[in-house]
Amino acid sequence: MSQSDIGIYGLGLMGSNLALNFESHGHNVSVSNRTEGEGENLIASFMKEHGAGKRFTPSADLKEFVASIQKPRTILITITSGKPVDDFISSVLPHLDDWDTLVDCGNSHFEETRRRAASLRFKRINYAGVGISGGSEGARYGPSIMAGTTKKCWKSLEKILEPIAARSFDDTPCCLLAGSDGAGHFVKMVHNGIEYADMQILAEVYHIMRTLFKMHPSDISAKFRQWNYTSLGSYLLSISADILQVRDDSGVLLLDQILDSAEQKGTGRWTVQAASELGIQLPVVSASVDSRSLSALTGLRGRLSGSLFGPEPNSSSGLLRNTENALQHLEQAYLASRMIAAAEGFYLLTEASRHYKWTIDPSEIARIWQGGCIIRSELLRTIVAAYGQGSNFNHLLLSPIYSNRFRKLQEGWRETVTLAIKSGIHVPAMAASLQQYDALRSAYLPANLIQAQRDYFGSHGFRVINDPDGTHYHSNWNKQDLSDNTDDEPENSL
Ligand SMILES: NC(=O)C1=CN([C@@H]2O[C@H](COP(=O)(O)OP(=O)(O)OC[C@H]3O[C@@H](n4cnc5c(N)ncnc54)[C@H](OP(=O)(O)O)[C@@H]3O)[C@@H](O)[C@H]2O)C=CC1
Ligand SMILES: O=C(CO)[C@H](O)[C@H](O)COP(=O)(O)O
Repeated sequence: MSQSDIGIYGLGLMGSNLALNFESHGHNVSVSNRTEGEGENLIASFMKEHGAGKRFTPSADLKEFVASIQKPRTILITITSGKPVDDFISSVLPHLDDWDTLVDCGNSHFEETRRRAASLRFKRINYAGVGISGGSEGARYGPSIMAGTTKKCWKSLEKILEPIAARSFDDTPCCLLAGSDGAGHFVKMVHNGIEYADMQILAEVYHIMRTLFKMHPSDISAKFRQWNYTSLGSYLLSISADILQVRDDSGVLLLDQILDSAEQKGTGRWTVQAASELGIQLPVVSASVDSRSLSALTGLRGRLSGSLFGPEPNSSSGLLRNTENALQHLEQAYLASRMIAAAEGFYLLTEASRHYKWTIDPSEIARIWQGGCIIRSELLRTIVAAYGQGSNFNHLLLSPIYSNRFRKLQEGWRETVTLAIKSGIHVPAMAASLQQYDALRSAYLPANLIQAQRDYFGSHGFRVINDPDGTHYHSNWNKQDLSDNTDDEPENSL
């Protein structure tokens, strides 16, 4: 067989499906995987399952693998992020030639990608950090692709990545260059942050339906399917409708047998950390990351569940007067909360692009997230429309197309959060989104008291309303005679 035009190292879930995707687009693909360790030999099993009559060249030996790819080489790395990627780069480097290209398609931290790109440039190797979203199905039939590399490297990479990508609503490829070095992995990380939020909000919707509205799982599934034909539609909603119908061999709902403890690989937490480094808060994503951590406290929750006082979710408590009405409110709360989560993610992208001198165009990000990826949804159509009106804003809430939708969503959103809180149901993402909305529409927040406290105990100074960008003032707070004000003890102390 002639030399391959692409190499894929790592034949796990993503690598094997990407290999099949490339092959079905006419590429000769060299495939490899580590063979040491006790695990199954992925090369052998991949070839056994998919190799017959296909243009794959398998190699267990790294030198042989590299030699089987035509120069200048393009090698996709589809392995576990972190140290494995550094180890692979060190071991493949001696076999590469000048300006071969390594493409890290895993969920690497964007700072690691920046470091690798910088160090490989000195070794005359092109490096691209490419976020791939869509799970196994996306990898096989069309993922959403977010790249970070040089414009020159992108010219050749684009030709091979664009054809295998998903298509957005306007039938353009869901594939773009987000900027240099770590930009692609940053965008993928924020995608995952929004993914965490979308999943948490939907879990809260399900929780309210199940525990308070006492809806049967198949009715919840039917409701989700109905919503999926509306502006609420999304991939995550559709798979959740499926999940609510899957039964095991004995006929029991599989979902009811799954431990209520969510795991996480780190991209959600990284999103919050990266935002925090830039002084940006992501309340809905943070609440969603925290919720996963909190869900893992199964032992503590189990012990406290019978002893801490509070309301029990109860449809006959009097709080829930009309379930049909409450369902309509929930629908509004679901959309409003997701809109705030998306807005905070896009705001982070805009600010990070400025900070890191990338070229992230939020409207383009919204476009390529319309297909292939886990957060693909009807909402992205609204976001594309909002940016289409002129991107002269850094926060989606500054777009009338976006912000006007909250008028109609208000009542249901507030009613739902209030109902959940009064009923003792944990809705951190919905509550955080509403709180964020209220904070952003508040010209005044009580941070003046915080500034006064900081100055009182630490002489940190404060700025004044009449000169907001000016001098810091300091007051000798405890030098005043306050005795008149402190005489009275409150009548009822808690
Ligand atoms: N699963 C998903 O939905 C998505 C995953 N990703 C990212 O893609 C990457 C691959 O994920 P996925 O395919 O799901 O993972 P899998 O667990 O299915 O596969 C992991 C791959 O990494 C290899 N690997 C692990 N450790 C090492 C090491 N120390 N040295 C060399 N190879 C190693 C494995 O080889 P071996 O079998 O020999 O251990 C295997 O080929 C990850 O970064 C992941 O975060 C991105 C988007 C979606
Ligand atoms: O990148 C992905 C989807 O876009 C991966 O599936 C990722 O593993 C999901 O994150 P986590 O494991 O933390 O839930």
